Amino acid sequence: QLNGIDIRDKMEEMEHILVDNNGANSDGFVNAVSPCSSYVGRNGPDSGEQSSAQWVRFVFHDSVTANLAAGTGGIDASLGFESDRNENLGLFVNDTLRFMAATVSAYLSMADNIALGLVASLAECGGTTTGVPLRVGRIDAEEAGPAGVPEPTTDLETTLAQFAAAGFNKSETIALTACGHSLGRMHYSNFPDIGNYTFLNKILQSKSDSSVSLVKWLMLLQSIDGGVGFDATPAIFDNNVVTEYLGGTGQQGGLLVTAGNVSDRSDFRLYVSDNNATMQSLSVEATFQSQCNSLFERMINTVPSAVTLSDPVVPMTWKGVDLGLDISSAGAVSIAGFIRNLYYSVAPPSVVYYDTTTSDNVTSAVQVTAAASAYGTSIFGYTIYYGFNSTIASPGTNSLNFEGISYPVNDEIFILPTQSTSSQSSFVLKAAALTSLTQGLGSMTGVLYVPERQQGSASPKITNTTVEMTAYATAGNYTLFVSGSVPVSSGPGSRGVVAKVLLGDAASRTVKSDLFQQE
Ligand code: HEM
Repeated sequence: QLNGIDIRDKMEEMEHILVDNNGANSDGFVNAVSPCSSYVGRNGPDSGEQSSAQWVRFVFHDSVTANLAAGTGGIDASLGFESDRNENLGLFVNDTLRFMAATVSAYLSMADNIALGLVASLAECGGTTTGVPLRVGRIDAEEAGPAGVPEPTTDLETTLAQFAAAGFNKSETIALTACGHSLGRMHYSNFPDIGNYTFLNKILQSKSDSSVSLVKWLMLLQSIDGGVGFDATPAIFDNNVVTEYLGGTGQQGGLLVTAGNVSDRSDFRLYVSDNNATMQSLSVEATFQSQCNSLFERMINTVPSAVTLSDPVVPMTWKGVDLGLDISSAGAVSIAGFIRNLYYSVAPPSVVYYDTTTSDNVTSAVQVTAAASAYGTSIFGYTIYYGFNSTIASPGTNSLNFEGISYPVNDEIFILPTQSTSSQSSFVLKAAALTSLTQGLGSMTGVLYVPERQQGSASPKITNTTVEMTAYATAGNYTLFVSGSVPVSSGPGSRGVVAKVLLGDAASRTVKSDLFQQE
């Protein structure tokens, strides 16, 4: 019960980050890779970095060390503990984790954020928005996993064996590598010896003024700032990497095909290992897209055997957001929040009608929301938010209904979000429970799921903090409880905290501390 988070809440959080891209209620996650060439890391704009490519590469490095037979590894963000390994050279690990730390919560692990990052990248880079089903439920590792990510100098046999252990045969390995190398670059700073840089560097060091500017110009020509694309379109997810390789045009498949040192030609060794049959098949753009989608889907769903993933998260036309209960001093319980409509061609209504139902199947009078008050845009269309707030029959109300969907309501025990407070460093929780539930029980337990910094990884770790809450008043049929001030330690702080309360066998629904009064 302590760790219990509703799978539906997790799915709706994933949906929110996938859909609410700009404007109202946006975390800016998908927007970070719009346009596809964007970079949101710390290294400045001229470093040849591209967040979408970093995110896709992260998926590969986190998942390829999985061992399907043993049921270990996969997308579990263990890469966070492995960033100083040579095989994980580059800024991509910590850039990715630092950006995604903001959306890690008890609802959404870092590993789920990583999977979401791949889907967001495809959507913003000219690939699919719906072709890679996105599931939720991944669990973050708490330590490093085994090494084994193939490198440019890794021999073919070792590379294929590593991919095979993670569930991919030879043809799939070739395809996956071409899919990944459709985006992004080889970075001079990571691999100064691959490519034609060494020669140019020597001239640079010769310090002749006229040659310096010429050479810098040459370096610029072949590398966008700090890197060289695998194909002519590193910020478009397309099969140019395949056609340029097969046709000997553009980047000819990239530096891992053309490297001066034969031992660095890992992509070439792979691509020719079935006489180019797989690469030929990917030369049809539609085949490339559909093959990549299904292989990427398998890659993000490679998880330790203890993990159960949800059904696919799909954009929701209608959705309840930030639902919370409150209570008056006389004991009248009310429900408030927003109803979100996601629309594309069907214009949204001016208001939305809703009702609530009790466990005895008594439906309330029809209620109406306020006029829309907030708007956003999405890769799936437009979002519009309608606020609502109404008193419910209590105790006994168990669902909120609108537009054919229902949300569970628990009016027997609930957090009072607007009476609870949150600051950078501490929380005060308030909650209500039916007085009949409190019989024989002294205090209520508050649980805060707090993302905190952890040793060894830039990814936060969710820590459960429990706190005793004491009764301080009654209100109608209910008893009200309050915690002392609960300190939360350094790190992401008050962002992403999720709370619930427990009383005997009863547990409230969870709420985000974003809804608390901010101090
Ligand atoms: C044998 C297999 C592979 C090898 C040896 C390999 C090696 C490399 C190397 C050396 C880089 C340059 C990194 C840098 O300089 O920052 C790179 C970049 C990249 N790789 Fe791979 N890779 C392989 C397979 C894959 C696969 C399967 C994927 C994805 C499914 C992938 C996705 C990427 C992406 C997106 C980049 C660009 C990163 C950026 O621009 O920051 N790679 N790879």
